[in-house]
Amino acid sequence: MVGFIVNPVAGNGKGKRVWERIEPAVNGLGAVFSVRETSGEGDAEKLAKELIQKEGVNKIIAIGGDGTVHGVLNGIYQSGQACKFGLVPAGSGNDFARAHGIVNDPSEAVERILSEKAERRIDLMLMNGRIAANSIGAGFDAQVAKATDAAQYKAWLNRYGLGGLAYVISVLRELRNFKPGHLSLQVDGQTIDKSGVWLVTAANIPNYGGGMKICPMAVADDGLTDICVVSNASRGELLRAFLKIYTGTHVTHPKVSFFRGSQVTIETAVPLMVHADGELMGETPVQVKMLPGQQVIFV
Ligand SMILES: Nc1ncnc2c1ncn2[C@@H]1O[C@H](COP(=O)(O)OP(=O)(O)OP(=O)(O)O)[C@@H](O)[C@H]1O
Repeated sequence: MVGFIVNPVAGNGKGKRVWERIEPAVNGLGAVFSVRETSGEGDAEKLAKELIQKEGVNKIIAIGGDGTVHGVLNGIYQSGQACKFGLVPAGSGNDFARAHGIVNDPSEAVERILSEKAERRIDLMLMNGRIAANSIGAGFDAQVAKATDAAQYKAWLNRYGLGGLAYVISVLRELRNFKPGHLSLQVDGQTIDKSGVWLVTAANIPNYGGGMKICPMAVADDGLTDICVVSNASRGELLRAFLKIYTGTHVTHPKVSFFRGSQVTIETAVPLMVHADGELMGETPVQVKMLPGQQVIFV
């Protein structure tokens, strides 16, 4: 049985519009399905778990952005049961969709999922008991995620289909406020100490923040997370490195280092804000463990 989880406010109302557009076609297929609309924080997760445990759903199709993907995958994980996952992209950043080559056209996306055109088994990241599908970041990027969430300009830009630009504006604003600090990073038993750290990101896919290629070499089914650390950079250097993130050419920047592993601990001298898939998740310290091949997704 198929379950749809619709986030009506994703992409500032795109979630609702996309569902209204595809609903007649889904109805026309004559398949049995359940639909749930999210009403706020934590709801996608709760609804996914309920659909699986109470209604016997074994395929969930989310209509929303990365926050909705994050919620639904956590619900599937908590259900303790196998449930395949498909996404009809309707968010602002849509990084999960971009990384996995999920088509943008809603009708085509839903048709591909329902006909089980192609599937892929991907790794997930487990952080302090929760799942992340895209990335987990501490420091500047979490601060940016928080600012973007609260921003008026996100709604305005979404109206013009420029949701990704909201993150750029937040970066420029937060650059002035953030204070870099000390990081102790453990990657598969190896300890790396760095001072003046702006951000540390453990990624399962190359992109975040609406297309920034923070870890261009990240592969979602290699059982490993790619870690990017930006440290000891002046604000000007950070900005220059940041501009290169869109093409992934920051990898050769002297203030940027990369690591790769399956078990990671992030500890900082001063607690830093943490995000998982762009959703705020408290503060450091955090432990990240890869769950290889944990989830089947439709692409
Ligand atoms: N009915 C609702 N009203 C208000 N907020 C909601 C509702 N349903 C879900 N949410 C919130 O929506 C957020 C997730 O939105 P989502 O990430 O899917 O879209 P987005 O932010 O536009 O896109 P992206 O993450 O791809 O940039 C969650 O933080 C959740 O709490």
